[in-house]
Amino acid sequence: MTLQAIKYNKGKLEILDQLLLPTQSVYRDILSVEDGWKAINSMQVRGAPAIAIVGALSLAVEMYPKIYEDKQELEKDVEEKLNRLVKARPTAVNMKIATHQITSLAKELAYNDLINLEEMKAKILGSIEEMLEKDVSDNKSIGLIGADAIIKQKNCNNGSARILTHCNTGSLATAGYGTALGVIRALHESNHLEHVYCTETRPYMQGARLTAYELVHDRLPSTLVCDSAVAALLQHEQITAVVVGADRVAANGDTANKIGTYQIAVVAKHHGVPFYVASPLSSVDLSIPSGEHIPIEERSDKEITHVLDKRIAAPGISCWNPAFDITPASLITGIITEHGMLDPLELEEKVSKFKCLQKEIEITKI
Ligand SMILES: CSC[C@H]1O[C@H](OP(=O)(O)O)[C@H](O)[C@@H]1O
Repeated sequence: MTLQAIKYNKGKLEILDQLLLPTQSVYRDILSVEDGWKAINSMQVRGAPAIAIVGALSLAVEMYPKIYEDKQELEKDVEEKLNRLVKARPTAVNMKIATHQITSLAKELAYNDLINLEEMKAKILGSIEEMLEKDVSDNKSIGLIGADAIIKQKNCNNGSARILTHCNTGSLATAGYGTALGVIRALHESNHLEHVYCTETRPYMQGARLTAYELVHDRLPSTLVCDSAVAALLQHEQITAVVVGADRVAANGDTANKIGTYQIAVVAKHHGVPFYVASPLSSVDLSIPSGEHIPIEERSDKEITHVLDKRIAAPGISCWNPAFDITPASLITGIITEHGMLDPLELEEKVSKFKCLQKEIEITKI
C-alpha cells in the first residue's frame, strides 16, 4: 500500500496530519480554504508540491457545493481565496505558481462568451483536480531521469548507488512517489540502490519523522544520521551522490531548500560528491533572478528550544530559526526536472521554453 499524504474525491479532501507522524497516522478533513490555510501554515501538510495541491484542492472543496451568481463572482472568489493561500507559507513557490495558473484560467473563461458559468466552474475544478495525477507523473519522470544520471556516474560502483538525502521529499511532500525520494525509489526499483542515508533534519525533524517513515514503509536499505554527521559520513563512506528537493529554484539555478541543505552542498563539493536538486517545473520561479531574492521563512524559537514540548535549551537564550537556506547554482551538479537533467546555467532558457509549451497546451484545453 503506498503512502498517501492527500486523499481527494469529488470535493471531499482529507490530509494526513504530519505533525503526528511517525507514531500516529491520522487523517483530517479539509472542509474549506481556511482549513487548508491552517493545515499548511501549521505544517500538518508540508512540502512544496503538497502545499500547492492541498491549497488548490481546499478551494475545490468550497467550490463544489457553491452556487455563484455569475462568472465574475466565480472569478473573484477564485482569485481572492488562492491569494490568501499563497500567504500560508512564504518560501515554496508552488502555491504562487498554481495561483497564477488557475486565476489566469478563470480570467480567460470569465471573458469567453462561448463558456457559461457551469462550464467555467467545471473547467476550473478539472484544472485543480488534474494537479494530483500530474504531480505523481512528474515525480516518476524525475525519478527515472535522476536514477539514470546517477547510474551512469563513474563512482557508481557496479551500478549500485549510495545516496544521501535531506529533509522529506517523498510521498509526504507531494501527491505521491516524491521528488528526491522519487529518484531513490527509481534506483531501488531498477535494483541500483545499495543504501540511502537520510538526515534527521532538525529542528522540525522531517528526516527522522517522515523520510525514515517512508524508507521503512518501502523497506529500503537505509540509515538515519544526525545533521552534524554529514561531513563525517562523506569522509568515511563512499557516497555516490547527494539528492535533495527544492522549495524554490531561481532563474539562475540558486535553490531554496530546507535549512542544512547549503552546508551539505559545501561538504559534497569538498569531497567531490555530485549534488543534485530534484525539482518539478512547479518549483521553478523564473521571476526571481537569483537566490538572495527568495523569501526565507523564519519559524518559532520553540522549534529549537523544545523537543516534544520539553525544554532542552536554557531559558532566555535567543534563537535564529530560518526554515530554509539558499544553495548557490555553483554547488549544484544538476537540476533534475520532469523534462530532463538541467545544468543550472541553462535552466532559465530551457525552463522558459518548457513553460511556454505548457501554456500552449493549457490554452488548447479551454
Ligand atoms: C518535494 S518539496 C520538499 C521540500 O519541502 C520541505 O520543506 P517543508 O517540510 O518545510 O515544507 C523541504 O525543503 C523539502 O526539500
